[in-house]
Amino acid sequence: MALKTFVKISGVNNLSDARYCAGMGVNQLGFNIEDKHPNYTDPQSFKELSDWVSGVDFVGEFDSLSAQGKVAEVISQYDLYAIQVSESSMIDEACETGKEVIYSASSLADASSIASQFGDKIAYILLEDEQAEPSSLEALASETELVIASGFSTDNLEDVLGAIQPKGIALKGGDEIRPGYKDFDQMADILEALDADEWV
Ligand SMILES: O=C(O)c1ccccc1NCC(=O)[C@H](O)[C@H](O)COP(=O)(O)O
Repeated sequence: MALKTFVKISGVNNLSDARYCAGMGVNQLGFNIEDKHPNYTDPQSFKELSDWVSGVDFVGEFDSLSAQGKVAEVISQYDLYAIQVSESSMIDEACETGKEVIYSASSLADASSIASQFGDKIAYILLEDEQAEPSSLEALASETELVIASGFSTDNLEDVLGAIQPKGIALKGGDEIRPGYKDFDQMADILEALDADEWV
């Protein structure tokens, strides 16, 4: 199945959801790899899950500074395609691993600042900012690789993608369903709405 845009999903913590997402044509699956995080995926669980899923790239996620100074050591236990950080002070360390680096921003201001400082080093900026105006997102997307994690639903997805022209969208899965997405079915509804065969 082909999706109409690039899709990254975080927090998938069981095999059936991971296989469903891969089968739907999701591009990247993210796992939190900070050992104190409530949604932590340990190396053994990651291996068991990733061995059974194909056609998707795996992202190791750091939501805090807890792994600063030991990013290379932590990721050596995982077979990852990319690393996601949400602290600007970890970008250089993450880039030194040679993996693709994603920056997760929680405000438009932060995303714009990272785009101007690190735009050429990172694969994309993932932005979750419910307050951001579509025109501002469109401007940012025109100058950097932007993946939006808010501001869309099954009802407006096609219009939002057309107006902002982002690289793609990000969704939360598993136990981490984001506000407004109460269960897995709602994430699945977005994926089904992105089925390229259904778009005219
Ligand atoms: O990481 C993702 O793939 C993702 C998917 C969908 C929505 C948000 C996503 N990441 C960003 C976040 O999880 C939060 O913005 C981040 O943890 C910061 O949260 P807070 O400190 O509460 O602002």
